[in-house]
Amino acid sequence: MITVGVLGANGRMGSEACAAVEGAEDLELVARVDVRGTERSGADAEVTDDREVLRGADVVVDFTHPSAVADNLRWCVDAGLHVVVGTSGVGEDLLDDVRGRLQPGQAVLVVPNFGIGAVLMMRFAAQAARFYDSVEVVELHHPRKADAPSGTATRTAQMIAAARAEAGLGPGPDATTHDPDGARGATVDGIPVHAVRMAGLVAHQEVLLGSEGETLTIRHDSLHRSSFMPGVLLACRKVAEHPGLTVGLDGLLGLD
Ligand SMILES: NC(=O)C1=CN([C@@H]2O[C@H](COP(=O)(O)OP(=O)(O)OC[C@H]3O[C@@H](n4cnc5c(N)ncnc54)[C@H](OP(=O)(O)O)[C@@H]3O)[C@@H](O)[C@H]2O)C=CC1
Ligand SMILES: O=C(O)C1=N[C@H](C(=O)O)C[C@H](O)C1
Repeated sequence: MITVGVLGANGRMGSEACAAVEGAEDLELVARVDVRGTERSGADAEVTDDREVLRGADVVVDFTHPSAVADNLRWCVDAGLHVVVGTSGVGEDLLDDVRGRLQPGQAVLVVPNFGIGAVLMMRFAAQAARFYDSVEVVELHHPRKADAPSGTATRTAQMIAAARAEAGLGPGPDATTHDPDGARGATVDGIPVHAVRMAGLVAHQEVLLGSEGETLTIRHDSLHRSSFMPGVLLACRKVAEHPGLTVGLDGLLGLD
């Protein structure tokens, strides 16, 4: 039995993750932590705002907020816990800091997207990137999302940029010289990234690739947060077998 604690347990993802862990025969949910404790969850007296309860877990899963994840992650690592980070906004500086704090045998897994299709979409995009002149990423999410661009879009752009650099390719052609309102979007590692926030959406992404006379569109849609749960459970089960810092679910899926 692997014991699991969830940070952000009252949230959209945290509550779904708690239910998924509770439904798994080989996992035991031993701690639910949320910044407001029981205030938001009402009758659910198991939720606390005290991270100390996490010390009883083998693995802690974080689904909180980009502004909270660094402090939570450092706390968990310093407590010697294995950590699965689902929260977006984990940058290179934090990854470097975490690497330096890890004890031998301790594992931290940072997963930009737990959806199997999303993992494949990122890999397909990186594979295709060297064959096209132009590549742009469009991410589309529910309007309650706190950050833009999404962690998935950032990771995708990084993977595309690395693949293009390896192939000796630079940015795509673009004659824009006047864009006072930023309509061309953000750039991540030189790759244009556009963010849409729209009621009715959950989590979606398109990678658009183009060359003279043809385009290729790679699209993934998470239509419900249940789509992330097989990946979350896999991460809880396998994280301890991957000591050190790992980014992405690829290795756990046998894709590396
Ligand atoms: N990797 C993946 O596959 C996925 C990642 N995500 C990411 O997960 C994160 C959470 O998303 P979502 O569930 O939609 O967000 P929600 O806002 O629904 O949930 C976050 C929860 O965390 C709580 N919280 C905030 N700060 C802390 C803290 N310091 N300690 C404990 N709890 C805290 C919030 O409380 P309060 O609201 O009171 O502030 C809220 O209850 C985002 O970064 C999102 O991008 C989402 C989907 C999939
Ligand atoms: O906030 C969300 O909803 C999601 N966040 C993650 C991200 O930032 O990429 C994963 C998925 O896109 C859903």
